[in-house]
Amino acid sequence: MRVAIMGAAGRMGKVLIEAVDGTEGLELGAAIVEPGSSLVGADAGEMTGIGKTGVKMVDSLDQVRDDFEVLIDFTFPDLTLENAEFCGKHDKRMVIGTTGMSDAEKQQLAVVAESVPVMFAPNMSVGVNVVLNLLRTAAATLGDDYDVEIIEAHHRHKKDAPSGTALRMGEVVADALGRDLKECAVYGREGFTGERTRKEIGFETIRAGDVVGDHTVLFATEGERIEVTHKASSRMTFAKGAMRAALWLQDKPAGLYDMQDVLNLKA
Ligand SMILES: NC(=O)C1=CN([C@@H]2O[C@H](COP(=O)(O)OP(=O)(O)OC[C@H]3O[C@@H](n4cnc5c(N)ncnc54)[C@H](OP(=O)(O)O)[C@@H]3O)[C@@H](O)[C@H]2O)C=CC1
Ligand SMILES: O=C(O)C1=N[C@H](C(=O)O)C[C@H](O)C1
Repeated sequence: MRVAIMGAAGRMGKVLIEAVDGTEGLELGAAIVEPGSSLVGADAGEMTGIGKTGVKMVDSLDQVRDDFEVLIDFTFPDLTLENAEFCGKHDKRMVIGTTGMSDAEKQQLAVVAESVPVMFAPNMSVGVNVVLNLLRTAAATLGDDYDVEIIEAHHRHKKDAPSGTALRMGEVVADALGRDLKECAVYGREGFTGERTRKEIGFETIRAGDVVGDHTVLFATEGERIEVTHKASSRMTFAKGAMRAALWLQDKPAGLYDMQDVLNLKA
């Protein structure tokens, strides 16, 4: 199956090109960079250091319309939605890793997924997806006696906060506790905040240096605390998940899927 990589020169884009190269059953069909980029016309493989692939980078999806079956998009919300419209119209599958989407934007994606298969997940590592299941069990068992705080750290270039993964962790925990995250989330604290309310779920964000992605969910009560931590040390872990998702989507009907579907982790 031929893959197109959107945002090919980005942090994830480069690693995704490398991952396609090492995945049986997938081949690089196209690589798209920002309009006007000096990389247009250059070989995608040479840019990433894996050697010549014969795929020249372009700056518009329309130019490579016939060169791929699945688009992998790890960019930013506006662009991902624009690309999703394109994929819906031209019958292309999509693997989406972009985070920071609003509810309205996610709704737009769901509409596109009525006509083509779309896999959309804030974190494609196997580890994080296993952790989501551990969190569901932990929260359901510990119940309301334990305060929940979610702490995440990422590199200095990250634009959205809290991370998509932290928000998904919050949703899973809130759901297991019978709460609505929209009503109980508290984002950062400053000044005279008063005591913590029992049912709030707190989010703390760290942005520094080259941290690939750390997430900790803290469950604390009087007398003990539990910390569930995942640390990504290489972007290849996310890229490998994206490859798995692209292959998995191959024979799926139209619909909106997530990484838990791909990994068969849904209860
Ligand atoms: N789901 C998951 O497992 C993971 C998700 N992510 C998410 O992926 C997204 C991207 O992260 P990251 O790779 O670090 O970000 P980057 O900013 O490094 O990558 C985005 C790339 O898109 C390029 N770009 C901008 N406009 C266009 C355009 N019109 N057409 C094509 N390309 C364009 C940018 O170019 P320029 O820099 O020149 O503007 C940049 O190279 C984020 O939302 C992040 O949270 C990240 C890791 C894992
Ligand atoms: O921007 C990143 O880098 C990452 N973003 C994702 C998120 O927002 O959860 C996943 C990963 O932690 C890396």
